[in-house]
Amino acid sequence: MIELTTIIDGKALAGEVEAETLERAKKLANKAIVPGLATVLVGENPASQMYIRLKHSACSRAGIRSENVLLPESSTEEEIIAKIEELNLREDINGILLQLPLPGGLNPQRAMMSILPEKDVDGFHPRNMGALLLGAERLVPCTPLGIIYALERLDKKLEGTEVVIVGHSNVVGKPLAAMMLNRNATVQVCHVFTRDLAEHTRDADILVVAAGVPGLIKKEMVRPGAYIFDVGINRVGDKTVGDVDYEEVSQIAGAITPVPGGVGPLTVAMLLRQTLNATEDQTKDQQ
Ligand SMILES: Nc1nc(=O)c2c([nH]1)NC[C@@H]1CN(c3ccc(C(=O)N[C@@H](CCC(=O)O)C(=O)O)cc3)C=[N+]21
Repeated sequence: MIELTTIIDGKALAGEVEAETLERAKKLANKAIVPGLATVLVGENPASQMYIRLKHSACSRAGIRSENVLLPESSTEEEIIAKIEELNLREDINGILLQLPLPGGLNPQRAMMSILPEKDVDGFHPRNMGALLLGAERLVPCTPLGIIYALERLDKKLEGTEVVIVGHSNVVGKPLAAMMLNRNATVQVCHVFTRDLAEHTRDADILVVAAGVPGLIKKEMVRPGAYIFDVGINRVGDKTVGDVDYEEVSQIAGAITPVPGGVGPLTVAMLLRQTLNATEDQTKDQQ
């Protein structure tokens, strides 16, 4: 029997989420409410500039008014926080996103904590992270949410499955591990200090790779039929590749996300969704 590999089309799924978000925004428009997202970009990192552009064009397709606040590279933590506090007070701003990474040496922790938890559409505030860990998910990080969303759309059950996550970052690995535990998966989290990576990855029914190492995951490291989510975005020459050797691994995977066109667009789509969630919550009394 020939088992076919499902290519998880993140772009197509994102298109559907955009349409859904636009519908929700139209409903709010009847009450004269327009969802508003503010992004804060510090400095001139070209990759960050590109991601910010992607987010704003998605907003414009999905009925969300968005603006970018550009702060100079030389900004202090206090200056960033002062700007965020201004945005916290504005009624026309329902979501605030501080683009990471911050330039040289600036610690994002305090700035992220200054975002009102109900406007924290990235889900990075300790209050939202704490709620997530306690199994009471509110606003959650967008990349993990995009992965959960895709699995739901594929009708992949999570309860009792073996999930292996490669990478233990605050933005992907750690929150995704908590979200998978909340859905009763068995979770292993691997990282640079893991002794034998392949020994773990071969267990995975669902393998999520967010390591930033091109071609890290080879065919021999993957269980046939596994669902593979490649979070990596690496520039190799003039090409963008993930952390998974796509050529090899797509031959045996049950499903796999391409790079580009996989997890990236899903991440942006979840930002739209969460901005709508935040807006609806904040305007409950007006509805
Ligand atoms: N506060 C904060 N929130 C974030 O959500 C956040 C962040 N900071 N910092 C950087 C990462 C990265 N990120 C991506 C979003 C979309 C694509 C995306 O749509 N990429 C396209 C194009 C890829 C390409 O060609 O470079 C794709 O994968 O198809 C990628 C990466 C959000 N991030």
